[in-house]
Amino acid sequence: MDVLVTPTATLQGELGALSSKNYTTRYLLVAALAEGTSTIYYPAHSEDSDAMRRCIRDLGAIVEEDEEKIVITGFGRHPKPVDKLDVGNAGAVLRFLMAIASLCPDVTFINRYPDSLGKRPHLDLIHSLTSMGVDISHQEGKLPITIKGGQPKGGHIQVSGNISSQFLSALLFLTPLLEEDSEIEVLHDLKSKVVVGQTLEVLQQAGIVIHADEDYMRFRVPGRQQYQSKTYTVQGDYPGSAAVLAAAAVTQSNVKLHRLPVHSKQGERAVVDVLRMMECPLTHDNDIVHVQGNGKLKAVEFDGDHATDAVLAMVAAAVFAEGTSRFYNVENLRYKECDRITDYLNELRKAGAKVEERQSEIIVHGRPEGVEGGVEINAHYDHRVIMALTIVGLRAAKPLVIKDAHHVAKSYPTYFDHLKALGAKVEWIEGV
Ligand SMILES: O=C(O)C1=C[C@@H](OP(=O)(O)O)[C@@H](O)[C@H](O)C1
Ligand SMILES: C=C(OP(=O)(O)O)C(=O)O
Repeated sequence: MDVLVTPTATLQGELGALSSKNYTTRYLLVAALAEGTSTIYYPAHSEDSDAMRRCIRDLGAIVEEDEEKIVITGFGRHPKPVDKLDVGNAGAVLRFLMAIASLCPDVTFINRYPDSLGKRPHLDLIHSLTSMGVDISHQEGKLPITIKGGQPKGGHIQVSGNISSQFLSALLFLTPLLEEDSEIEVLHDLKSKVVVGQTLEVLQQAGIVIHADEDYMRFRVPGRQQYQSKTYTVQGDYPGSAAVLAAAAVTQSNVKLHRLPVHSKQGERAVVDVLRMMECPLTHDNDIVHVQGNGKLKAVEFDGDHATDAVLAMVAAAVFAEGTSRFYNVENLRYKECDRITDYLNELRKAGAKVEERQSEIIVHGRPEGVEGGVEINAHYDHRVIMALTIVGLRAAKPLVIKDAHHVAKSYPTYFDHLKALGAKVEWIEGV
């Protein structure tokens, strides 16, 4: 399905933010790793969170749900032997479960998105798990991946952190269950470091003890721990909300988004500070972000690694800012659902934006007068590209068609409903 985005001058209204994808995947996992029954209130409903739910069920968790909660009885350290797991297009779900699958005899992760997740690299995690005695076959570090586990060994474990933090998070979920104590050493750099804070927060809530160095480059993990069953409440999702807030920033708007805690560990919370630096009129109190946009923005320089999943939305806002913006330290955007530097900037250019790429930087020469639009956008299977190009379409001279916009459902199935509720002219149309 495609979406037609027609230029829209004004956005107005109040919405509850969608629930956090990253907390939902983590709570589902720790609930499955506990032996008792846990409850998760307000879980996200998206393709990625559905993927985690489907896989933990396949691995033996009992999952029951109603409108507001999911109740899970976990399998503890004994997942059910299963031949195949289908993680859809979800990177975090794949990496976390690759680690947990090393407790299973023989599992294959299938390759349902050869042009998206199928192109993403997992070799760093494969190396770590192999060093722990797990037998893994793979296609040069890519899907399909078969894991023959059993009894992975703890001890000294090294993992590279310069492609994705998800490899480290995966090991942090697995190692507390091992017989031996572990010491995890992060090699090179650690990208998306803030997300590891969310992993540690959830592990602590699940009763797991981990001793982390302040810079997250070394961890001591006692073995033989048990995940406790608990009740969790999922907070609002900053990465998805960043797109709605950026849409409000580039239009004349009066938009309130609820359920966004001021003191969240989500790095993408920084979107509020970045929009403020761009001189967008907004307030953030009592978990509500209130944007009263006038469409006027100033250029900004920002270390995008602090807010990885909000960079594309911030770049879309910068397309209309006065001056040249620079989002640096973002090389790992190249290893996401698509190459979020080259592929994304190509689509922005088609729409009329003036952008330049460096290996680890996005440079935007703002066009406060607006862009031409009137073109078809390739979504590259990427929900964040779809959300960001929609923002650009709102301020284009002519409508944009976003091809295969249904991939927005990876994290935010109700994105277009939410924008429509605020008055945006966005319509689903049949693809040709
Ligand atoms: O741990 C997680 O849940 C995630 C970590 C980040 O990935 P990287 O560490 O690969 O940047 C983020 O972009 C992704 O959406 C979710
Ligand atoms: C990159 C993302 O997710 P994942 O790595 O889990 O596929 C994302 O949500 O933008």
